[in-house]
Parts: sequence; C-alpha cells; structure tokens
Amino acid sequence: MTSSTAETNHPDLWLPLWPWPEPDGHKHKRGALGVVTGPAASTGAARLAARAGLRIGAGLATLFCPPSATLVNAAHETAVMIKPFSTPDALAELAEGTRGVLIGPAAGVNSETRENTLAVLRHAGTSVLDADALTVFKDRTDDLFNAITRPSVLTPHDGEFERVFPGLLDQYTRPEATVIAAARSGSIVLLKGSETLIAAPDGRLTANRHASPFLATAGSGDVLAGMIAGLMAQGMDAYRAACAGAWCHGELARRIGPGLISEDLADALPALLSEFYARRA
Ligand SMILES: NC(=O)C1=CN([C@@H]2O[C@H](COP(=O)(O)OP(=O)(O)OC[C@H]3O[C@@H](n4cnc5c(N)ncnc54)[C@H](OP(=O)(O)O)[C@@H]3O)[C@@H](O)[C@H]2O)[C@@H](O)CC1
Ligand SMILES: Nc1ncnc2c1ncn2[C@@H]1O[C@H](COP(=O)(O)OP(=O)(O)O)[C@@H](O)[C@H]1O
Repeated sequence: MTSSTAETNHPDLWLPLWPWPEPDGHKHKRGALGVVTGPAASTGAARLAARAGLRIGAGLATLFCPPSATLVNAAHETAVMIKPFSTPDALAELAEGTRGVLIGPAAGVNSETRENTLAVLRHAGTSVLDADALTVFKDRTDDLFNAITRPSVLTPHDGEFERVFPGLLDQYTRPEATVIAAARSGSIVLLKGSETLIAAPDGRLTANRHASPFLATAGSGDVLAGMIAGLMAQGMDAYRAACAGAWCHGELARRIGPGLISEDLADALPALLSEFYARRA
C-alpha cells in the first residue's frame, strides 16, 4: 500500500454525519464527555481538550481528576464540570456515566495512568487515548490491545507511535505503518504530522493534508484529541470523528495563522460550525 491508496480527507466524507442537536433535545441527549486530568501541576492539557470537546458539541464535559487537582481545575473552569476520583474503579464508574472519555494529555507516565487507561477502555462507551495513555504501554502493548473491545481512537505523534508500535515507522511507509497499527491494536489510529493519517482495523485509510505549520505548538494535539472525543461522545462514528477532527483542526489553524496558541483553536470553532450548520440538508 502507498499513500496514493489513501482517500483525501474532505468534509464531504463526514459532514453528512455531523451530530447536530435535535430541536427537542437536551444536553444529556447531545452526549456526555469525560476528560481525565493529571495531578495539580499537570492539568492544562486536559482542560484544553475538555473545552474543545464542549465547543464541538458535547452536551456536558467533565474533568475527572485526582483529588489533588480539584481546586486548580475548579479555579479555571466554568462550563466544564469537575469530578474527583481516587482509584481506577472510581474512574470506571465515572466513565460509565459518559458516552466518551479522553485520557492521556499530561496524565503522567506511571502505573496509575496505565491502570486508569485500562479502566477507561473497559468502561467508557468510547475512548480516545493520547500522549501518556499511549506512552505507559511501551513494552506492555498486549495489555493495551487486549483491553480494546469498544470503539476507540489512538492519537500518537511519531514518538508515541514508536513506543506502542516499535519499528513500524522504520520498516514501512507512514501510511502502511498506520494501517498495520490499526489492525494490530483493533483501534482507529490517527498518526499526527504535517500529513496526518487515519486508519481503521479493516484497512480504511484517510490522509489529511489540510493543516498548518502553526499547529506545531504545545497543546494543539490535546485540542485535536478533545474535538475527536467530543464528536464520539455525541455518537459520531469513531473513524469519521477522527477524520472530521483532523480536518477541522487544520482549518481552524489556517484561519488563525501566525501567532496561534492552542487556546485559540476551540474558540475559533463557532464560526466554522456556523458555516457547516448553514450547509446542512
Ligand atoms: N499545556 C500542557 O499541559 C501540555 C502538556 N503536554 C504533555 O506533556 C507531556 C509530554 O508530551 P510530549 O509530546 O512533549 O513529550 P514525550 O511524550 O516525552 O515525547 C517527546 C519525544 O518524542 C519524540 N518525538 C518524535 N516525534 C515527535 C513529534 N512529532 N512530536 C513530539 N515529539 C516527537 C521526541 O524526540 P525527538 O524527535 O525530539 O528526538 C521527544 O523525545 C505529555 O503528557 C503531554 O500530554 C503537551 O501536550 C503540551 C501541552
Ligand atoms: N508542521 C506541521 N504541519 C501541520 N500540522 C502539524 C505540524 N506540526 C505539528 N502539527 C500538528 O500539531 C499537532 C501536535 O500534536 P502533539 O504533537 O500531540 O502536540 P501536543 O502534545 O503539544 O498537544 C498534531 O495534530 C500535528 O498533526
């Protein structure tokens, strides 16, 4: 397989599936998103993601955090809610109350994050795993792959990809490596880069070149993961949610351009969503 066999990402692929709110709906019908934060000094990445998930339409977004991080999160958030947890079992219970959970951004590279990630995979309706939730399975990938039984998306950059799928990027082209990773893990895999590749376990492959080099800034991947998790929490198919998230992320960055910081991305979403809304059938 070469990159020429990948479909090119475009709104026509997923805009017809966009989860617009029903006229007679309410926030719980739109879908609840949970985002797991790290400890007190490592909460910003998850907050960027939760805000993006709320902006893209989740009816509720809640930060699930260690008790030590409750006050720092509460001091920053208004629309996003906060629920502390102390054990993986307690996180599993919180995850069951959502339609989608994101874990990984600044979660910490330690055994707690590994156990929390396994709890999310087993108990959340859908999951997005990014950053440390991938890194913690270096040399333990069977534990990760065996726990993936529900719709999920893994969103590694190259460094994280190498930890979970060692050697693939050396042996294969990037599109081939992404397709192999999806088949091996049983998950949608979104390999980030200037060309972002999205593959499904059944061999589907989409290439997203609709982006901007100004996305090379701390936290922009956290926002992408939050947007994808927010769409999945609204019931959108995981593969198309990943494609939609990647395209919208790139479009927002093109609109903002030089000076972009990650905080800007979610706040640029309403203008883009209004254009999409005007185009709906
Ligand atoms: N606001 C916040 O709180 C933020 C918190 N954040 C949190 O920080 C934590 C660390 O995350 P991280 O991604 O910076 O570092 P890490 O997992 O150690 O990997 C870096 C290593 O991988 C390699 N590498 C290869 N390709 C690469 C690529 N394309 N992009 C990047 N790296 C690439 C690279 O090697 P190199 O290519 O330089 O040789 C390097 O050695 C994590 O919890 C994250 O969520 C961030 O989200 C920012 C905002
Ligand atoms: N040169 C580039 N051109 C286009 N997109 C880029 C470029 N560099 C990085 N990106 C995008 O920016 C995001 C960075 O995510 P990530 O590496 O996880 O950073 P962070 O952990 O700081 O959030 C990814 O979506 C990636 O595709």
